[in-house]
Amino acid sequence: TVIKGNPAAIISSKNIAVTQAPPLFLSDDQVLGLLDWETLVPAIESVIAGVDRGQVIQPARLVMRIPDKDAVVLSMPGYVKGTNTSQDGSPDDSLAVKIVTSFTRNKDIGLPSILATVLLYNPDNGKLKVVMEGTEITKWRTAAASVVATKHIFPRSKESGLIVAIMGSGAQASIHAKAFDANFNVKQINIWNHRYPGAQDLVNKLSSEGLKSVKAFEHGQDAVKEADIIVTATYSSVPVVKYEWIVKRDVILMLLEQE
Ligand SMILES: NC(=O)C1=CN([C@@H]2O[C@H](COP(=O)(O)OP(=O)(O)OC[C@H]3O[C@@H](n4cnc5c(N)ncnc54)[C@H](OP(=O)(O)O)[C@@H]3O)[C@@H](O)[C@H]2O)C=CC1
Ligand SMILES: O=C([O-])C1=[NH+]CCC1
Repeated sequence: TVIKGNPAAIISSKNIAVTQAPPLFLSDDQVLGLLDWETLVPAIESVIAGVDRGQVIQPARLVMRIPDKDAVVLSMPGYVKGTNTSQDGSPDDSLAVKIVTSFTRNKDIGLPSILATVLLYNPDNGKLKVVMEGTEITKWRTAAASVVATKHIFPRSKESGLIVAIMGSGAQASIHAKAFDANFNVKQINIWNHRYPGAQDLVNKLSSEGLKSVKAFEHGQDAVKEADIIVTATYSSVPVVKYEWIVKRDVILMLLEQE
């Protein structure tokens, strides 16, 4: 792939010479290179506030199930009315469609269960500007939304020494551990998975990437009993946390949807 110029500038530009060119393609690695919590968390915060202010058009997503394959395809168009002015003087509106596929058996072939593509358009004329692999941005965006929710609705989120329990050891478990570690004052992260080796593998991976005090738990009850923040990130069709396991009564529970 040849990228001429800075991808971030091309994504936000409405310059006609740029937008008349064939769409830019960004791979997941290239998108990953543009992501950081310092930019993403305020961006998600601002879009959520934009929904409240009527600056976002976001219809209910279209859900297509493929039962034979335990698969789901989600189609999610969105438009955000800009609040700032971009470099070329026009408002920084955004128009995009994200398509997510969820193939729960993908683990057997070494692919993520959730894969995504983002199509980004010129918001003034509908011309396709960028085709992005969207798996990384979807992963990060989901965890950033959990960070924003925790920041705004959990009164103790500013305290130090928080304990986070994460149920699951897949893509979302991993990115939530990183997101909470980066955005809050976390003392310990407890990981539980229905297969204990999965929890141990994730702990080893996160520890090798520099996260401190990450522990694997064999029993869900032990993982959540001291937790301040509990994240469930599994494909389980039954609850993985029981109310009576939660000892502290002022905790925040982030439930990732089960597709
Ligand atoms: N990835 C993303 O960007 C997003 C994901 N989500 C949702 O988050 C959830 C997790 O997704 P993700 O982390 O990507 O998926 P992964 O496939 O990466 O991880 C799935 C996790 O669920 C566990 N699991 C699978 N089946 C069961 C079961 N029957 N009982 C208990 N645990 C089970 C897996 O354990 P093991 O591997 O050991 O079987 C693994 O820990 C899903 O509901 C998904 O729809 C929501 C938004 C975005
Ligand atoms: O909102 C989203 O991007 C997703 N929801 C479930 C899987 C991905």
